[in-house]
Amino acid sequence: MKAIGVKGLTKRFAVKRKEEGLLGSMRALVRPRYSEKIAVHGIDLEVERGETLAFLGPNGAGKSTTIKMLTGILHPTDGHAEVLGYCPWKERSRLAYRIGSVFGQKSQLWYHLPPIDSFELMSRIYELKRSDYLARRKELVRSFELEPYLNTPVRKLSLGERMRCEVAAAMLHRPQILFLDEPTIGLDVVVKQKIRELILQMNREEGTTVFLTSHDAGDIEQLCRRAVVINYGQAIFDDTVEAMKRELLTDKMIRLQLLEPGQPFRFAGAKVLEQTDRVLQLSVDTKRASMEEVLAHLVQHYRVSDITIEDPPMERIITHIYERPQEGGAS
Ligand SMILES: Nc1ncnc2c1ncn2[C@@H]1O[C@H](COP(=O)(O)OP(=O)(O)OP(=O)(O)O)[C@@H](O)[C@H]1O
Repeated sequence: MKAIGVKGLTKRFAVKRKEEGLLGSMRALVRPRYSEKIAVHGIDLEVERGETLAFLGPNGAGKSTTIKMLTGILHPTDGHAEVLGYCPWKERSRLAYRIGSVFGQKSQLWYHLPPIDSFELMSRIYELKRSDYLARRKELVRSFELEPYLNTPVRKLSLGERMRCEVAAAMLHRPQILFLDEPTIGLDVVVKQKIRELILQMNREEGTTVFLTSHDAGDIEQLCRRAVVINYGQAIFDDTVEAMKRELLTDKMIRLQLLEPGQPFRFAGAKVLEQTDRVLQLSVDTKRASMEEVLAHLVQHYRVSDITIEDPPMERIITHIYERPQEGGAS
């Protein structure tokens, strides 16, 4: 069943043109001139219920603008979207009962209130049955380990503590879709990991659809099965995260721990990244050299105590997608 359907979704902003000099500034005050900025350029997208989607793109690609349209915060200039059967910008309040959102850069909790008061207010806003709310709150407080912070005003919490409360708050009303815009930005690895686990658990146990934007490779790899990459407001890649890695990740890294110094390494299709008496690190272009042959060559010519094979980091793959020549698509 479809969770999100988007057709030709477009957002153009009118941006005031800055005119030079004092006279220009005064003229702009009286008669401002505008130019057009295309933030989202006719996106088509379908997301099934229960999917975990990474919505990726470089800075300014139009990710947040798309999320804002899908959650009803912004009206599009053109195009159509349906989220759980609702038109987000026309039926925003009805949709709000069924979706949750987390904006890593912006708190949704009341800044001067402790999280427990925000939860309480939200339970009223979402008209939750008292017993359901209390049971859900108990479950989230336990999973996110929120007990020590529940009664501290949000302004006094650390970023990691606050973000755990933010995600818990977004889950309070058991939303069918979670929109996550950079949910782990600025967090340490332990908190990141915790948040990812809980989001995944919710996807697994409650079938929650996850729509994520993130620049964090770990978020993408651990949370999402599908990746859509947009650039200049248009989708330029749509496949599984696995396929994205397989297709674009044609080089592998091999790191050898050596028992004794070896000869200088040479093999067509493999590049030395580091070679010392005890370490040999290589990057293998698997389109030019088979891993089997490279490994056979290594064990034949070197005395190896340990070997690790790794994929390059996700950032490299995404950068690679942005840098691929595109057909059209410019703002
Ligand atoms: N209110 C606005 N008025 C004018 N231009 C805007 C407005 N909001 C966004 N834009 C522009 O639209 C483009 C897309 O912005 P958006 O915030 O959607 O990008 P993003 O992909 O989320 O980027 P980032 O990864 O940096 O968060 C940018 O060029 C931005 O400057």
